[in-house]
Amino acid sequence: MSFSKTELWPRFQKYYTEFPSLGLAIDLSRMNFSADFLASMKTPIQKALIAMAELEKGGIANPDEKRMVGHYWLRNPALAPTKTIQKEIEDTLASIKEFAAQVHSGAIKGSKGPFKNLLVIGIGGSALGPQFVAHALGHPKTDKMSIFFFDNTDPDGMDKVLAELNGQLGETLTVVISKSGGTKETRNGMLEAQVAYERAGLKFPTHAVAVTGSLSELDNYAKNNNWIRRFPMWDWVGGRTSELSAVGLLPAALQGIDIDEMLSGAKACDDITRQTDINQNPSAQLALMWYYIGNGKGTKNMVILPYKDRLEFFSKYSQQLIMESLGKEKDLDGKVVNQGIAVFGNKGSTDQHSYVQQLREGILNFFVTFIEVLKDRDGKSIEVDPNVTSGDYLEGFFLGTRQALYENGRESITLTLQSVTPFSVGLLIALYERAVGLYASLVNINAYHQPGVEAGKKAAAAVIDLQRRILNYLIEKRGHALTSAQIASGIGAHDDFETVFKVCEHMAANPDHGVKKTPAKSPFDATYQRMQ
Ligand SMILES: O=P(O)(O)OC[C@H]1O[C@](O)(CO)[C@@H](O)[C@@H]1O
Repeated sequence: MSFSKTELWPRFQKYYTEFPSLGLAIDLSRMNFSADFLASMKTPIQKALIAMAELEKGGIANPDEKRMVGHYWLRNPALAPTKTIQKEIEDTLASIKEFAAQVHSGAIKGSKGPFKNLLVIGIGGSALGPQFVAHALGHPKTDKMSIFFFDNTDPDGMDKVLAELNGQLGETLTVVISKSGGTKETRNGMLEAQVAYERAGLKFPTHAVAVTGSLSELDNYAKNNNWIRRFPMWDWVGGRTSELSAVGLLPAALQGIDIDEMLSGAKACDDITRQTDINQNPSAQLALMWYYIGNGKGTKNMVILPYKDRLEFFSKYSQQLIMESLGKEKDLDGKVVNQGIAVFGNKGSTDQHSYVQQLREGILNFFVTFIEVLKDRDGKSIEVDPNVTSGDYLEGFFLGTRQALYENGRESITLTLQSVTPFSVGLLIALYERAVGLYASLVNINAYHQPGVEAGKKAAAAVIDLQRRILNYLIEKRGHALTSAQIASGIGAHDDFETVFKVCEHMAANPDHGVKKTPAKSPFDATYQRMQ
């Protein structure tokens, strides 16, 4: 059931709410929930808000890991449950600002001069927030440092970044970020960067900084190798909610972004989204809409469409925040529920020329969150048609797409921001963090752990171990051409013929392990050997 054009105006007036102190508005009118839906959710959402209040007071909101969940304290340290935590947050913020000022003034510099570049190495929550913020708020003219990322263990990806930094590593500060300090992708990126500095005749430690948990592998490495500085990451901050800890604030401050404004935006949003009147609480409204559209089971995907290039990374950032938090096999009572909401999106109007065709006419397995930004640019625009600017077109495409989708029964939420600033980016982060927490309560899951990612990590470690055994076997049998099946049998990997085949193919495609492949008619008769 969709509402007609005449019905929509009163509906819009009813479900459009402005939050002037945030520069934010939310419009739920294009979500076709019935009048009783909100009333029927009154008790569960109030329960969720109470659970959130407990969490903010320092309750163990992550029962599996027996951890507090404290990202809300980062922008309001006075809320922290102990004076020690409050002081740690305040001291870290002060040391980030002091460090950034010293880097900018040249008091701390590289071996070839003041640091002008920043290479951030991290993955997941230790990269996505910094990437989102750097993209949203950076500007080549005003940035104090140019920012680059290693966010994977892809050698070619790293080579590309290093090629951009060629000849400039002596003026490049590397910030390695890992909460656990043991994430292999990040460790590999750090080792690759270290070698790149050494090959350039530079000492890595005098160009390196770590953000990590105390006594982690990375912490110890940085300490033992006399890196310039180490900034803390606490166990009560989750990776995907760490943007407003040193993880996000250090790169942002170094880039020259106003981190106080980011924190103010998040705090202002927290103040509003703590309200129990859900008509005045945009995070609660988001959580309720997610619940409505997916029947509390995540049956519809969330397509995030910001009409602003600077917010392009928001869908990637919120993808981790939402999917890693909500994608859970079991609920808090141990019942199998397979919860989650799939998130994707890039930006409008670009996506209009990509997948919006399917959104309008194809499978109806999604809802859209439009993000509209009222301010087009700094200063005036040219006219691209008489009395029409490029920004007018962007607004026109947003409104037109929303209408075209709605006419075809495709529902959407619209968030309106006045402009993209450190304040509004901070509030957007806080808005979604709380919406995720509230939704998790509505569907009774733990949003703050990620047991599922361990399985892939363990399996990857087993593959690396298998590769070692294959290589040792090929060395032992040097000069003999063996099929992958013969190798698998030879090392006793009887239940893993396919992985042996894949590992042999990969080794033979690269010069590193001296494995030579001789192709055959069937891929499985190909042979592999070490000549020496
Ligand atoms: O900061 P770390 O410990 O390197 O972890 C990076 C990412 O890896 C994950 O643990 C998932 O594997 C994320 O939750 C986290 O953001």
